[in-house]
Amino acid sequence: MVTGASSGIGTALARRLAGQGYDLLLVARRADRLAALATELRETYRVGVDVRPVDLADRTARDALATELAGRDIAVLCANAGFSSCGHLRDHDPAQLAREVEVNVVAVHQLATAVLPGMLARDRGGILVTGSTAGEQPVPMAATYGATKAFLNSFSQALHEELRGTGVRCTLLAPGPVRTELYDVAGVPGIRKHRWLRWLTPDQVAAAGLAGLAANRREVVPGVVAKAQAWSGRHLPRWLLFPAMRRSVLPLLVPGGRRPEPRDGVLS
Ligand SMILES: NC(=O)C1=CN([C@@H]2O[C@H](COP(=O)(O)OP(=O)(O)OC[C@H]3O[C@@H](n4cnc5c(N)ncnc54)[C@H](OP(=O)(O)O)[C@@H]3O)[C@@H](O)[C@H]2O)C=CC1
Ligand SMILES: N[C@@H](C=O)C(=O)O
Repeated sequence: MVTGASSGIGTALARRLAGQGYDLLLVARRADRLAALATELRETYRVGVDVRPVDLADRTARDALATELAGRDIAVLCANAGFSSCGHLRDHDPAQLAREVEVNVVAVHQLATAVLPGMLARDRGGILVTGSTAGEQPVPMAATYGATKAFLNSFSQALHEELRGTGVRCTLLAPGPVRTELYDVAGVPGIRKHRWLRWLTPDQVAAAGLAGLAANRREVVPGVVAKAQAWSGRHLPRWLLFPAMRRSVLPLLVPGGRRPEPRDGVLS
């Protein structure tokens, strides 16, 4: 099962799992994209593919999906769907920020806890959680996103440790910059032209994540930039880290390509 399968890393995860012969259950909101991917995977890999067009921010729809999952033999859950708000917290619709928490945190938690009892009863299964290097530190201009990813990074590594000695595994996939639609949704598409961020492709990240899960690794941080982000996020004192971010990445997180205002305390 792959959430966020209609785009980016989720599509790449689905293609790789289908290539390994898994039947798939694909989840996202955009039914047309899920249907097209399902057709492609059935024809290319001869696997069974079901789609569930579900808004993971919708509690009722999510409950129904979790109930279905609890009753099925799920071999691998890729809890991958997510999105980011970028820009000042004060400029965002609080309802949309709440949806970000629902999708990035509550849905992952609910789906993981739904599949876990069955996996443990069968003593086999894998959960791959797409967190982020953004979860290794507070992220000004993406405050809600960074906090949601901090939850996932913590939760998945703790679960990995709890599952030691069982046939069930959990791996954190914590990417850095990946060339996907995430930045369009966040309103900062221009960030992708900055080549110094050494953008990985969704397939590189999916391959690393699935290899890490197969090897029962606690975490996978693919690529040199992600490793640098994770290291600095964990180890640099905030008085050193935040000024460095002000000079590098924070101006790229201003939606609409606006230049930061001169009196913007976070950016100048
Ligand atoms: N791109 C990057 O640099 C990084 C990405 N990540 C994480 O990777 C994961 C995948 O993102 P990525 O592939 O980059 O971005 P994309 O925007 O390409 O894909 C996001 C996926 O999440 C799905 N999604 C978003 N909101 C909902 C919702 N309410 N209900 C159901 N599905 C939803 C989207 O489907 P739909 O719109 O059809 O619902 C889409 O399939 C995310 O968790 C992201 O935080 C982590 C680190 C870096
Ligand atoms: N890791 C972040 C980018 O580098 C993200 O989650 O978008």
